Amino acid sequence: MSSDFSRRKVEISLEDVSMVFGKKGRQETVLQDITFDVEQNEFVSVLGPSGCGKSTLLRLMADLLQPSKGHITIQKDHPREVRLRRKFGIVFQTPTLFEWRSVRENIELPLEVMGHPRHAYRELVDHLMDTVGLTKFKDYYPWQLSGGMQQRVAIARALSLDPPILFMDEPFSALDEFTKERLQLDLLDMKRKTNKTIVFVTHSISEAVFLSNRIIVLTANPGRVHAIYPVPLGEDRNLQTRESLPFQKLTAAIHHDYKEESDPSEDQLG
Ligand SMILES: Nc1ncnc2c1ncn2[C@@H]1O[C@H](COP(=O)(O)OP(=O)(O)OP(=O)(O)O)[C@@H](O)[C@H]1O
Repeated sequence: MSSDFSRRKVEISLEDVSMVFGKKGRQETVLQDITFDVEQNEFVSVLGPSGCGKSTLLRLMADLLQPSKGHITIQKDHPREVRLRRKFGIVFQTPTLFEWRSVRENIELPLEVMGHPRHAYRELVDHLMDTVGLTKFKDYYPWQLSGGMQQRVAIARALSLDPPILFMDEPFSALDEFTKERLQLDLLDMKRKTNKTIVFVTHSISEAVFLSNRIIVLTANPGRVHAIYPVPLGEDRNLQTRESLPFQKLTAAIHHDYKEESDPSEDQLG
């Protein structure tokens, strides 16, 4: 990551964002006064314990919820405008695939909805299936795929309109360690090749450190920004990165820092 932040462009900006759920008398402030920016081409993780409001924060950015207070802009516009221009894709924890559509047909869906003729995106979809390693399974249906393969379909679908921004909500948390590691490496590779801006929600410290350029740590009840950590790992990361001193030092520092706030167990904050 360049150290010259002055030349970098702000892609997403949150200013004093709060979120209150419920009706009068039974209100719950889930997020309070959240302020941070995400730079263009940056990989930012939002890390925090279960229930601290990570998904809510991502939903606010993606215009699936409206903040009770504060402002969010993406590319200087309201998230609604950006959503309508299809400038971001979303990947959820559980891949929401259409059971009656094959792998290819699931990935094609956003292109179909946008009214593009099928022949115009055949090659693109071939390329996306290749990118996520599913070419051999293009005619399979979701129920014939493993959880990791289903998540690959969801990622390819989110990439189909080539959005510059990707919002990912704990996309690998339901997967086994081997599949998770593979998909984390693939995600970094895709990020390097496409220069996307990625906001990634997780409750795993090591996952956040391995993937991110910066980590926003939230505390719970209500969710507030506790700390923001730059990740000094450079862009080229591989399986050995986890054994490096900078990786281990930062993982330990976040863990230690967080432990003073709450009392999380092991690596997981949740
Ligand atoms: N639509 C809603 N209406 C009312 N309360 C909600 C709504 N969505 C979320 N909440 C509440 O907001 C709080 C934060 O939920 P959220 O899912 O954002 O947390 P999280 O940090 O992503 O948790 P996890 O890591 O377990 O997924 C929870 O107490 C939840 O019950």
